[in-house]
Amino acid sequence: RRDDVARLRGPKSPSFTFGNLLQLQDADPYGKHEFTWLEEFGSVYKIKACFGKTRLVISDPEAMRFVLNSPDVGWASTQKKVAKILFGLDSAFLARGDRHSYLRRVMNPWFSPRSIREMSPMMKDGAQKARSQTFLVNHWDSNGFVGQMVDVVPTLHSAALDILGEALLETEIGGLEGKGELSKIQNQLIDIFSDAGKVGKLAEAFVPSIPDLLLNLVLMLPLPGLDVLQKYMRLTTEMSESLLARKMLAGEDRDASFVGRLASATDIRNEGIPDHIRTVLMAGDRTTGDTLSWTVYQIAAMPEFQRALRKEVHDAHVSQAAAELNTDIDYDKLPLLNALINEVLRFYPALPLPERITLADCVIPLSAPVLSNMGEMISELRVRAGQEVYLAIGSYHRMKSIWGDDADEFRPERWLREEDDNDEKSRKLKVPGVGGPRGSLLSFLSGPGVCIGYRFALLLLQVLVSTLIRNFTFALPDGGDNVRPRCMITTVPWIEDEDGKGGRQGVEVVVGRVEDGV
Ligand code: HEM
Repeated sequence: RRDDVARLRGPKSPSFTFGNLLQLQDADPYGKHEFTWLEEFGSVYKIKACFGKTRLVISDPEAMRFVLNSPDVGWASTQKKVAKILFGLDSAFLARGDRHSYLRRVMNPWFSPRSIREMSPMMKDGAQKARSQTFLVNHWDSNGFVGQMVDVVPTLHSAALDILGEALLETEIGGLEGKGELSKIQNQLIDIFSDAGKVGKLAEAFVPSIPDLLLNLVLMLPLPGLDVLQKYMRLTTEMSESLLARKMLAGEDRDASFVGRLASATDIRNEGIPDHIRTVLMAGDRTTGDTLSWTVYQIAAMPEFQRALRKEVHDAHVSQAAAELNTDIDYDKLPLLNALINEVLRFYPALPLPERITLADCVIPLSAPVLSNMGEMISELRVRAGQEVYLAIGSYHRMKSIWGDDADEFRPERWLREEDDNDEKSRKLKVPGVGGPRGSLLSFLSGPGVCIGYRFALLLLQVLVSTLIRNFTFALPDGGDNVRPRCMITTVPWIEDEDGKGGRQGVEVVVGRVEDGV
């Protein structure tokens, strides 16, 4: 059996210990090396991982489609072990085949278009309702954000998790107020995993060879960091149990709620329900919070677009009020808002480098041949079982053959049809890509493991961005743009310290008040 991986080209490895991993994952800004490799080697190439192992990096649309849909490709072993630790054995992330389809069937109705639409008032409450300081706009007002330069990331992260938690657990989470235990612990846990740096890369090389039994014993030790994990497991389990007990007592229509649906499914045990709560809470937290932060950053960076977007949202509310409709506006009908969100999803994909492994020998099709290291053209890729693969979503979103010569520019206008009809304004892309749930974008991936929460995330982004832009103005601080993307599992906005030695996640903007609606 021939293996074409050895014939592929790829960058030189700067270190035996880390291979190219630090260049790929820890580059500042994200993509510094990856996007150059895309230009140099094409949409399929190889890199070195820790201790000389070879990994594939693919952004070719056909190859992506194959990897995302083939039963011969699964989650890499380190990811699986981490998912087992964080979420639990029955998580949708770990399930395959029939079990995975079953879990999706149980959860899908809660994520259906109708069910998500009905969450719009709850999300609006989270953004605006004037009943207490828990809500984003009031929180910004009462904390004196107007007229100040503020790092908006912590409050945007909290608001996203508060809304997600309230939807899932029907309980006020209180993260924005700084009170919520769940929010505090989940944040600590995500920070530990996403900031693992070199230690994380080395752990990744060793974790697969640690037997599960030994790993479970280690996890029970009272070591620093592990106490956060243990607390998180305890807290989410207790929340699930008390919610179940509340539902039993109230005898409510179980199918209407997330936990109720899980509880009435014949093949899900009550003890397994926390696995699903943790999966959705973690999967939807920073992905949505970071996308929201990038959206506010880009609004601040584009003053003219900001004015046009504010007018679009304002006009939609005025028309809605004039029609005396007692419903929220139809956010899907706002072309500028959706163009902006699409472009943020393209330019800053929340999970830019998902990993996979081939479970059997396979032949990966390519939409365009790539040049081998011997100067021949390779038009399909024979790959052995056990080959680790990165799905380079960030690179795929920068391919000029798909997005045009301006792929490296942030330009929401690319999503708007040139002729401005009122029905459907999202532009058809020149070359159809892999075909995820949002045009040719792969931010939510596609195939059987496509993000189940994408409608929830999109509505949350639409509601929060519209509410913020109706109430506040945003500008980048004098001295300009100090924010850069970094890959810390998700694509985070990063502000470098002045001495260039450190930094932190954040988006600093000057917040103003919208006085006259536009
Ligand atoms: C902008 C926000 C979001 C982005 C970009 C995003 C992206 C993704 C991606 C790329 C995956 C696949 C990961 C992989 O298989 O390697 C995924 C899976 C998943 N997402 Fe999201 N997500 C977002 C928000 C949400 C929200 C709000 C929820 C829940 C309400 C959610 C729930 C899930 C779940 C449960 C899965 C696992 C699906 C499965 O394996 O069957 N996500 N998401």
